[in-house]
Amino acid sequence: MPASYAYLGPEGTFTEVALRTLPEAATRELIPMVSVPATLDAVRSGEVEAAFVPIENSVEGGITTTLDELVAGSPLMIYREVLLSITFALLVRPGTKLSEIKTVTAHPAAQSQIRNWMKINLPDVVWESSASNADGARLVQEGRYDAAFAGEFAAARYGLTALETGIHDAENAQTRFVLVGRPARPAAPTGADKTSVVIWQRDDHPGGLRDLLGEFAVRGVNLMLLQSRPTGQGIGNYCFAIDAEGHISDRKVAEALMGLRRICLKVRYLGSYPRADIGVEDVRAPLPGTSDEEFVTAADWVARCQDGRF
Ligand SMILES: O=C(O)C(=O)Cc1ccccc1
Repeated sequence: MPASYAYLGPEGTFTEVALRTLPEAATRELIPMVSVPATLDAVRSGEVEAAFVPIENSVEGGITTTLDELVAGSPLMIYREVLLSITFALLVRPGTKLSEIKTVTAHPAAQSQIRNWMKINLPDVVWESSASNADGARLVQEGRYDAAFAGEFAAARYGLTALETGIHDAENAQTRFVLVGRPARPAAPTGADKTSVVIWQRDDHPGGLRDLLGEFAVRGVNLMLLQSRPTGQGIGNYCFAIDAEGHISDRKVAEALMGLRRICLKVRYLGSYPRADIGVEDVRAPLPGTSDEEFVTAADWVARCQDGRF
């Protein structure tokens, strides 16, 4: 197995900064890729051991390219997540003044985090999307755009200067990144874990979504993300990406997934992995009747009833 991780590049992305916070990244070769699909393709083809990509933003929501890539194609699995607080710098070629900026670029997910700042400070400037924030900085270096919103750390890498730093519309904006690999046994539960799935409904009926959510609700499983994505098979045809609190080895999570498997057309398991937002000490206590012990006791009782030993 090649000891390398692919990540959304080029060098100087927030993705690279987030990846370098993982201790295991220090022992891997880190390979920048040009796009999220290219990053995930590298792990699908076996070229790299795992891929690191942005998946969710606290201001913009899901990073749709990443979700769509995980939903389709050969199955992949999330091994780890990282949260990174994000503020942007406005990077220009040395000497450029704010009043000279006519065009600006960044990753689409950056736009919702700097929109108000742009309205006030760069009202007539043309915005164009780039493959990543560092790629925007690279394009400014090449002279294709006048300015890029990117991490301040990208300035040195691309010979640019920061006209402004700390740009953010929302306080505490965070981006969530995931380390994705090929299907494997999930890491052992830590006590503060998350489970990700994608589900496709069997048919369209009143209360269909409530039925799906009910599988979690009745077992006391809290949800952390619900994102609908079009299946591409007609207007109104959606699948749902769901993050639930807990690990697939927790009885209540396993039973919720079994419930979904019974009532859905398809369920794609995307992994169980440690939460980056809180530690074990902050995990809420299970609702009455939903602890592992209570599930086991109830299952034993049914077995005894079936056996005539009640
Ligand atoms: O990692 C980057 O630099 C990216 O381009 C992805 C991204 C986009 C917006 C906020 C954080 C990360």
